[in-house]
Order: sequence, then structure tokens, then C-alpha cells
Amino acid sequence: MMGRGSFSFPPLHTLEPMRRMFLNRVYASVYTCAIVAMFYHRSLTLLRSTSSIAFCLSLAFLISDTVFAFMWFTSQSFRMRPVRRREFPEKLLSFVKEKDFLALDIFICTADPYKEPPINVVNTALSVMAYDYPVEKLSVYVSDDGGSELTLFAFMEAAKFASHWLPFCREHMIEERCPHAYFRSSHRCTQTGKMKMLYETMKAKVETAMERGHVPDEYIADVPEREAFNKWTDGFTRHDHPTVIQVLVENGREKDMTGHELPNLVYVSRQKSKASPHNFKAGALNVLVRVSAAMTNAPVVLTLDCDMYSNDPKTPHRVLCYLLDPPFGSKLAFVQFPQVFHGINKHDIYDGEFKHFFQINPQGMDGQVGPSYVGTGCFFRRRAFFGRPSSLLSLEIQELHPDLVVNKSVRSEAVLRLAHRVANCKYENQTNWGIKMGFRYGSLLEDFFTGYQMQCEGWKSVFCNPERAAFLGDVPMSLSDVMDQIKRWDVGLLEVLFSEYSPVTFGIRSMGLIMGLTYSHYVLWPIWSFPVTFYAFVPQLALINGVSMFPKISDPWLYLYVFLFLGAYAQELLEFLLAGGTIQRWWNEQRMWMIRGISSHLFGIIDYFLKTIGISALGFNVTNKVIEDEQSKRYDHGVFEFGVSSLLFVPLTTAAIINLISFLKGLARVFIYGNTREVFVQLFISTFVVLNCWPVYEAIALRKDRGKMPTKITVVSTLLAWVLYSMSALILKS
Ligand SMILES: O=c1ccn([C@@H]2O[C@H](COP(=O)(O)OP(=O)(O)O[C@H]3O[C@H](CO)[C@@H](O)[C@H](O)[C@H]3O)[C@@H](O)[C@H]2O)c(=O)[nH]1
Ligand SMILES: [Mn+2]
Repeated sequence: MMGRGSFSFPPLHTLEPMRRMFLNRVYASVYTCAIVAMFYHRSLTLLRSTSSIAFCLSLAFLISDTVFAFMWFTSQSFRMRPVRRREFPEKLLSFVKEKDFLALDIFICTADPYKEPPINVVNTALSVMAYDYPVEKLSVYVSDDGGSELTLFAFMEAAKFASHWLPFCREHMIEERCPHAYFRSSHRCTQTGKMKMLYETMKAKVETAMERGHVPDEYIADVPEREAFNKWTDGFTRHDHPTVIQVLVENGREKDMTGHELPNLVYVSRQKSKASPHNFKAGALNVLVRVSAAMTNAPVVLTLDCDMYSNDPKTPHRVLCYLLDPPFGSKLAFVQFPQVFHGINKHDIYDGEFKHFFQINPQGMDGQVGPSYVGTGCFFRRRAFFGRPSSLLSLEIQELHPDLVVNKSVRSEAVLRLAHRVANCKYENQTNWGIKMGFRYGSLLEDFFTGYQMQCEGWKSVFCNPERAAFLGDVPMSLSDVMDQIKRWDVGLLEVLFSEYSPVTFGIRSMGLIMGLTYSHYVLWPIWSFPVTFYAFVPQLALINGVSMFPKISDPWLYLYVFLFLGAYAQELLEFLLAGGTIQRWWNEQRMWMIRGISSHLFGIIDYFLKTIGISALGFNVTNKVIEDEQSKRYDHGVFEFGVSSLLFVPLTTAAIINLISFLKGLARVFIYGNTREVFVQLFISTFVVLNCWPVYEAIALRKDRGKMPTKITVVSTLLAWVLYSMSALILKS
């Protein structure tokens, strides 16, 4: 079964279809039959309905179940051919000499020093500057969309610290090259104490500057540094300012403490003006594509978010195993590593891991054309930014040609002039940037949209999932942050769904049915909200009103619904466990699926339509990466964080209240009137939701800490529950 790489000696990578592939296909056929039977039964009920209310309810059930069936169907595309890849970086040197390694430009994005503390961004940068890679082939570019002198200052300090840190890592063969992660670990060597002191000094300086809100005079070391800060004049705001490009370390010029060379380190804050759209992260990345082209033009580009650091210094070697494989590598647009997170609590209460999205589904896509791009931890071939594999787009200026070799100093006047020119906020007007070139505009999920379009153009991608995580990232640690993040993704997905490149039409045509279905499954993610919201309220309201809606316990049709329910859950559970998950984590995953369904997805859809009809403008709300100590303690103990009065909590709380009432009412009917047979299914659903809502009841009634449910939300939700009940009583009893 071992498929091989395209060359026989030495094989740098292998691909092996997973054994479960056949079982998946058989199971899919069986389940499909069950779905057909379900449609038959639902239609029958619809046609046989005697009143208009019964008809409407049957229709609503039919629609909800159609959505479930549709999502199940599209998700099978991930299960048709899951594969596992392996690469053998240890064999790389018998295939290429180190001097023939491809040069690498690394892009790190940050956007707000208060939500993304500069000291963390610095840690990200240091972790990749310390890659085990020829330094003359390594450049790190930092994009600061916050336009903050504090971030620049942090990087000036980082440049100085790097000259100690890099030789330290090299000499002691440190694996954690992110300073913060190293000092937190238990690894020690003779010089750890000294390094830690240097690190703490740097950190203290950066934090003092943060507290004061500006860089204290006494921290500015020399004239060039002062000149850099002079750009922050009175009129300078984050939304309106000139380009700032600061070369902090130049390879070949600056040396480390032991006289070794250092990689380039460049700070870039692109020009911003209120009059020109800046296109958020995609805009920032496109500026880096061009600025780096002017300075180093490496054929390989790594994009990294500032909330993620390198956990393995040999990662670029793995990437070369694919990119250097001659025929295979030339059609390869990117090598994507999974997003793996540190600091997730034991049972992952918010499903921050997103196992299906980040680890399981990409293996399924990899068996077809390749995984989607997830915004960070992804190595691109620079050429892929400039059109199809077969034909290079015509460039507005030849200096950006991906094959060009730059051999001038990054500080030379010509290079800096070009870099400033291409970072100008008007540069992209009347060009292909963001449309056919570079990172694509038009969706808040620029990553998803970009990778998808590249694959439509005929590029391939590879999912690289080594045992030791290549990168480790932060997860949002409060429920409202999680919900806000998902809501932004939903908006981004809908923007892709309704774009001219919609996967449902354009995608299926240009990348084939199965790949098209994987992307369709994602862009339709927000429609989970219909069936989930329906099943969270309607059967329960009916139960409260004494109306039964499902086949009785003795009815053989019931077995069909039991199979459909258990069958879908069991498959997800099995996949989750096979991917190294635990039962508790899976329970939380399915709980978050429900919560997303009745909150984020619902509000995401509303937000999207408000934007479409021009009522509100949508922005990229950067996810918060700082939390208070108390909050973080609660998170570590697995306690849900409400605390803020977010509208997103209202449907969830309302559902919790209604389900509790219907659960009690159902129990009463079973014990007092003994009619288990009629209420069984509805009581089962209520019980299931009540179990899932346990943290909500705790937050409303049992907790005293600051993360409990705000009284305002409880009151509003109770009122809403009452309104829903009254309306349902009016309709159902009429
Ligand atoms: O105008 C902006 C907004 C954001 N960012 C950067 O984009 C990155 C991702 O932002 P974050 O708030 O962390 O978003 P997440 O939802 O955590 O990120 C996921 O979703 C994003 C798309 O919505 C992708 O870009 C990310 O790679 C992916 O990890 C961060 O480094 C930001 O600094 C910018 O550079 N400019
Ligand atoms: Mn993030």
C-alpha cells in the first residue's frame, strides 16, 4: 500500500491511504439508505398532516432534517480517501547540500499591541529566527498593523536579545527555541540562569513601555533608534500613518555574541490612510509579499500569526522534503501544518482544539487535492502568489518577479526605496493584488479563500502533521471570545459562499466533485444554525404544551431515527478517539457544536445580511490574547466564562431555560400520567440538552465568581423564554 514520492532515491516522503477508507465508504452507503428512508417517512407525514399547523411543523422538521442530511452528505467527502503522509528530513542531506536549500522568508502578523502583547510577538519571531537553517537563507518580516512604536521598540530589544539567544540555542541544542516556552519548561543547562536574566530584563523594559504607553527616553540607545521613533509624529494614528520599515538585523552585517551571522529581521508597518481600504490581514500579507520581494525574494514563504510559535527547529527541513521533490514539488502551492494549541484545559471545554477541522478533515482533503490554508503555520511557494502553475500573471513591475535574485544589501537605498513604494496604500489600485494575485480579498477568512482559489487554479497542497507539533498557538479562553471568533469566521465563510467563486458552483466545476464538496461543507457551516436552533426549541415547546411530535416508542420508524442519531454521533466519536481524543473532550466538542449552532452561527448569518444590505460595516475583530489571572484560573479548572453581557449568550440561556422546563414537564408526564410512549423522544431530546447545558445552570444559579452569568442576560432570556412559550401555546393549542 505504500505509495512513494515521485523519485525513487531517496524517498523523502510517502503517502499511505488510511485503512478506514473502505469502511467509511460502506458505512456511507448504508447511512445514505437510512437518509432516503427518513425522507420517505417525513414526506409521508407531511402529506398526511390533517391541520395546517401539523403541516407547518412537518415541513419544518423536513427542512431541518434536510440540512442535517445535507451536512452529513458533504462531510463524507472528507472520508472518501483520508491519507497519512510521512516525510524523512533526516535523509534530506543525502539528496541536497545545505547550500542548495531554498531561502525562506517568514511573515509574522500583529495588529494590536494591547490585544496581542508585543512580548509574545517577539517570542514568535525569536522562535523562528532560531530555526536550524542556514542563516543567510532566513529572513523574518514582522507586519505591524497596529502601527505601534511599542511593537517596534519590543523588536529593537528582541534584535539585541537574539544575538545571545541564537548562539545559546545552537550550542546547547535547545529544542524549545521560543524563549518563553523554554523558560517555562523544566529543561536547564549551565547558562540558563544568565539567559533567563537577559530575557527578563528585555521583558521588563517592553512591559514598562507598555504601561507608560510610549517608549521612555532612557530606553532609546542611539541616534538611529531615535530617528526610527521620530516617524511617530502627532498626526500618526493606527489608521492613518506613513510606511515605517526598519531593518533591525541585517544578515552579513550584524553578528551574534559568538561572531556568527544572524538572519535578517525587518519591521514593517504599511502605510495606512482612511481613504484607502486596507483589507485587514490579507492586505498586510500582500504588503509583506512585496516588501520581502524587494529585499530578499525567497522562493519559500512561511506565514505565522503572532499567537503561534515554532516548537521544532527542524520544521523547514520537513517542508523541503516536499518542495524539493522535482515533479511533485513544482505544482505544490503550500505545505500546511495543523494548528495545535498549548494551554488548552484538560477537557477542552470550548473545543479550542477543533480536532475535526484542524486534524481529521485535512487528512481527507490531502487524499484529494490537499488541505485548506488555515492562516498560520503554512509554507508557500512564492510563485503560487502569481497565478496558475502553468502561466505566470503579468506583473505591474518586474522587480517583484518571483524568480528574481536580489543581491543588494537590505539596507541599500535602492532596496528601501522600492520597499516603501510597494508598501504604499495606493500601490494596489488597478492591479491584480487581492484579486488574482497574492492573498485574496473579499472575505474575513482570507486564509480559507486564498488557499481555495489557489487550488481552483490547479495548485496542490500538502498536510504535514509530524508527531512533535511544528507550531503551538494560543486559544481564546473565554466563551465570548470563542463565540466572537466563530462569528467572524461565519461571516467570512458566507462571503465566500456568495462570491463569484462559490465552492458550490465554481468550486465543484474547477476542482472536481469531492474537493468541491469539502469546501461546500465549510462555507455552509453557518446553516447548522437552522436545525440546531429548531431542535433546541420546538420539540421542547411542544412537550410543554402537551403536543407529541415523534413516532411512539412502539412505532418501528423510531428505530430509523435512533439509527440516524446514534450513527452520526458514533462515527464522529470514533474518529475523534482515533485521532487521540478523549471521551470528555468529545463530549465538549459536541456541546460546542450545539452552542455554536444557536449562537455564533445564528448571529454570523444576521451580521452577514446586515452588512449585505448596508446597515453595518464588518471588520476583523482581532481575537483577544490577554486574560486576567482569575479568568485564567477558572479556565484551567474547566469552568465556563460568561461574565460579560454579550447578546450571544441570550439564545443559549433561553434554550437552557426552556429545555429545563420541558424536561420537568416530561418527567411529570411519565411519572404522574405514565405516558412514556408518547413523550419518549421529546423527553430524550430535552434531557440531552439539559445535560449539555449544565454549565449554564451553574452560571445562572450556583456561582458567585465574576465569570457567572450576568443577571441582565438571565432576565432577558427568561422573558424571551416566556414570550416563546406564550406564542407556542397560542399556536399549538389553537
Ligand atoms: O487587520 C488585521 C487583523 C488581523 N491581523 C492578524 O491576523 C492574525 C490572526 O488574527 P486572530 O485575531 O488571532 O484571529 P484568529 O481567529 O485567531 O485566527 C484564525 O482566523 C483568521 C481568519 O479570520 C486567520 O487569519 C488566522 O490565521 C487563523 O488562525 C493575527 O496575527 C493578527 O495580528 C492583521 O495582521 N491585520
Ligand atoms: Mn489567532
